[in-house]
Amino acid sequence: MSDGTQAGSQKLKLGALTALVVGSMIGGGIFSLPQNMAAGAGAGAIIIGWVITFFGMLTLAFVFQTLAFRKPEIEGGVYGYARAGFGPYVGFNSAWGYWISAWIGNVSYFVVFFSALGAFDALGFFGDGNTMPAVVCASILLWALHFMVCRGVHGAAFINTVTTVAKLVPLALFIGIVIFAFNVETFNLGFWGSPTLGSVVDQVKSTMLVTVWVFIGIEGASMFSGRAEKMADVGKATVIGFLLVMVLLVAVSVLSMGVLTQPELAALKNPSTAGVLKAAVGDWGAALINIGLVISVGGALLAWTLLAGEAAYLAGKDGTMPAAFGRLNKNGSPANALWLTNGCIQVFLIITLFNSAGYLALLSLATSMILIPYFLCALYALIIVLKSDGYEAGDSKRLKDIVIGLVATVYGVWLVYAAGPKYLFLSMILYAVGLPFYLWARREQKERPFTSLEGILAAIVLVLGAYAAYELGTGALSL
Ligand SMILES: NC(=[NH2+])NCCC[C@H](N)C(=O)O
Repeated sequence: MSDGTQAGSQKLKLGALTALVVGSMIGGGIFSLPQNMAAGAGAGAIIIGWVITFFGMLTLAFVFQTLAFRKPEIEGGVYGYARAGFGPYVGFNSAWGYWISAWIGNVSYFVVFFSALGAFDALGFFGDGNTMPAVVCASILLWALHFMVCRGVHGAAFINTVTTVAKLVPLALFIGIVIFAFNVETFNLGFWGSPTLGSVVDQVKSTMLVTVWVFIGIEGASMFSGRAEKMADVGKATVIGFLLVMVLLVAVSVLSMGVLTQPELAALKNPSTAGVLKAAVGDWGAALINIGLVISVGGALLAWTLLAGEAAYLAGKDGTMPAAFGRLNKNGSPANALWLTNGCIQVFLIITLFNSAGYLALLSLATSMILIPYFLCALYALIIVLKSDGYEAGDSKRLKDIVIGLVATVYGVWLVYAAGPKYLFLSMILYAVGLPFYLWARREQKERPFTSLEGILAAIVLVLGAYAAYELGTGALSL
């Protein structure tokens, strides 16, 4: 973290950076993957979905690598690039969207965390993680974490390395066991799905939000590029982390389809890896996974509390967001940013209670919020290489970078399309709410709020947001 806040001031080496990437990517997503993927797709479509994701995410990882290398002076990771490329209003929205995605993701973590603990409570207090007792306990955990982080978590990078290793153990066991339980006939049954699932393209589309969700965090090393010992390590850590996580994800989702059939998987309670392992080895398998999830999500909750705080803090510090968020307390923690972040989580936890919004709805919203920031990074990488900005004349890497930027940009567009309009539309409400914060920041900077193009963009966001809010109010739209 910049300024040596929170995690002390030692510089991060390759190992720690890789742990950061892997640690922020592996949270709750992978543990629910079998159900989430099978909910709308058969094995064939799931494999196609992973192939698309492999190329798309690999190029996105390369985009972060290229940007770290070509634009080392840009701080703030994801939103810093959007701002450099597309001006302050778009930059603000990228920071805002990223930040909201980070904390809504944490709301989903709380839900799935208590859903996993629910497996051990015989009275069913925690249910699917959004019952009254679950929300009360989640709130207590939230504020405990808040005060811990506000006091300054020195050695957070170290804690992260430990939890990252700890969460790999149950996953490795899962894969090892499921390989033995794998049954080719089960796998082949309904390979191309059933009529209820629709066409193969529809099935593939249905998997796209989930595949992005499980890769969120791939930008983890970029976010902390200011603290890396060597800039080249940021890119290396991103690509190593990507490959490692990719193998785990594909193994977990594809192997599960050889243990239970698609309709059986689709009906599992999340974390669904527990149900798969239970089918393979009995009750202890489910217990193992539920414990693994609690450790994994616990670690990821800490990592994402720091990331969300860091995102708002960096944006506040450079004037993209109001300066108040850029202030550190005496322990070197961005206390204001953390209060705002965790306050928002608290409000959303209460909303999940009344809306009974489950894990899947929350992660879909969190993922939709990050699509635009990711897309803007890809587009920016494409633009700088096309303009030869940051490249020497005759740089032999240019052609490669053009292809990477192009594929990543196309992937970004495809994701927005595949994710479907619903969550994107809902996310406009949250982008519209950001407007006053933007105006506040511009005022502090004594800058004109908008160019005319930015003004038009803001108006569109406002209209769409208001309309979505209206539909949400009438019940025409729900989480
Ligand atoms: N709290 C968050 N914003 N988490 C986003 C990262 C999600 C992570 N890839 C997972 O599968 O769990």
